[in-house]
Amino acid sequence: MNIVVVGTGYVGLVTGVALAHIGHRVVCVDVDEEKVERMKRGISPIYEPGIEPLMKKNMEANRLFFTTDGASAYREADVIYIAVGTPEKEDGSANLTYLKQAVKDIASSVTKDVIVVTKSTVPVGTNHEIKRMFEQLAPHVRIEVVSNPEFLREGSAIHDTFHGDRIVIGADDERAAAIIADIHRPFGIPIFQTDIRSAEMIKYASNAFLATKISFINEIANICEKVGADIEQVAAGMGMDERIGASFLRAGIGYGGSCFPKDTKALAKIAANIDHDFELLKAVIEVNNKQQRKLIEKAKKRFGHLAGKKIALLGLSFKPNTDDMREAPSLVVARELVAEQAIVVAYDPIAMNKAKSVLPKEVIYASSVEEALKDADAAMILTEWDEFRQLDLSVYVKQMKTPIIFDGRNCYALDDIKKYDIEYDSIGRKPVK
Ligand SMILES: NC(=O)C1=CN([C@@H]2O[C@H](COP(=O)(O)OP(=O)(O)OC[C@H]3O[C@@H](n4cnc5c(N)ncnc54)[C@H](O)[C@@H]3O)[C@@H](O)[C@H]2O)C=CC1
Ligand SMILES: O=C(O)[C@H]1O[C@H](OP(=O)(O)OP(=O)(O)OC[C@H]2O[C@@H](n3ccc(=O)[nH]c3=O)[C@H](O)[C@@H]2O)[C@H](O)[C@@H](O)[C@@H]1O
Repeated sequence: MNIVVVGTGYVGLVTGVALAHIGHRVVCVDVDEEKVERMKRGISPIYEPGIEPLMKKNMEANRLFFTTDGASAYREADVIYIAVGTPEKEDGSANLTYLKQAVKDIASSVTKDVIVVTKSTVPVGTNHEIKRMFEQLAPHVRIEVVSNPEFLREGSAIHDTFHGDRIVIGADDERAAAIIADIHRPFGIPIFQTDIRSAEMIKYASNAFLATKISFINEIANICEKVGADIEQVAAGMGMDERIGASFLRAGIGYGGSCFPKDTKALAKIAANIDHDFELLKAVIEVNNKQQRKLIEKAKKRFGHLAGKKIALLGLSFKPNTDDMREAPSLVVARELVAEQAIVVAYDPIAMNKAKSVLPKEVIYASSVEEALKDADAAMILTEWDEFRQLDLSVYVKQMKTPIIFDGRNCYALDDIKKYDIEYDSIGRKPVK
């Protein structure tokens, strides 16, 4: 079975590597020449724990290849996975330009029957549109279209791919569904087969539900602060109920990343297009927008104004173990701080290079936590990297002008903080003064 993966971002590269690892021959195609050159040398274009050794291993075993020559790859393919980006358009809907280009590229090259599997997150109805495009553009061959949405998380993408909860296969054609199920069977993950539209909806509904859990717990955290309850205790107590589940109840400064923000907006837009006002989801988005500004509010309340205050930003990526800056809360926080004329010194263990191209030019970068904290009036923790969680708390006292921490990710136990002369304000917990 010749498998081709189109697009080698987080999803495409991980999919290609994983499919090669379970024994398939996989060619990964990307239009980005520089990326492909690096991958050919075994260098991953994304920071993702565990990916490079797996990449190299499968390249050495002659199962994994990289190319910009899509046409040749598509000609030989039995199955083609599309994993190109579907970013947000200005109106919140999904931009299908890259996807449609990939469809045109495939249609103009294939010479034999092939199954095209859509991994990219696409609005309901898109796979049927892709099928119609193939019928028009490549009438000489039979192209079956299968929806196979992806549920991996950045930072644990390899683990998620090999230990996912389910593989969703949406297909109209039983034969195509069976082939795709066979390809994935070595993962040993439950396969859920359904129709195409339901598969497309499962992806958006899953992300929207997880985002809802986060906004819900953040609202509870905001109330906890006012009534003197502790969100960590509340979430632990709630999570023990299996119907609720313990995961995705971590209160913080809101969700970011390349998917929750765009997919929640896209689903609200899908609903609006059929005259359904998805009020709940709109509130989830609004709560998240407000939550991302939470530390700024706390700091303004504490200091009165932030002009001239030196603020250390710890953590810039939207979550730990990734260098992805897309929709990271740090973007909102840094912009606001700069607008308030604060002096912003930022540090992130991995995302600093990417951050430099997207954060305001006024931001100063430190090469260590210690350097960022040096003489700072306050620190804001935006990403719960282990480096911060495991930091000896005396470092704050030693380095800062005034050891005041606004922790947007509840990295420390209140009892540990109390052992030091630190002022600490986190999310949904009593401040320590
Ligand atoms: N990033 C994530 O954690 C997840 C993403 N998804 C979805 O998967 C899709 C891909 O997301 P990412 O991997 O983050 O995207 P990405 O933006 O990191 O990568 C997309 C890649 O596709 C390439 N590309 C674009 N047009 C092409 C073409 N015509 N031919 C060949 N290559 C082409 C680009 O050069 C780029 O390398 C999106 O729909 C996203 O919503 C789904 C689950 C998880
Ligand atoms: O469609 C996608 O792209 C992916 O989106 C998310 O994955 P990802 O964005 O990589 O990361 P998550 O671990 O879900 O975190 C997203 C954001 O939510 C925040 N979060 C997460 C969990 C939580 O309890 N609290 C919380 O604030 C994180 O800090 C982060 O900013 C989903 O978890 C994946 O299943 C999905 O495949």
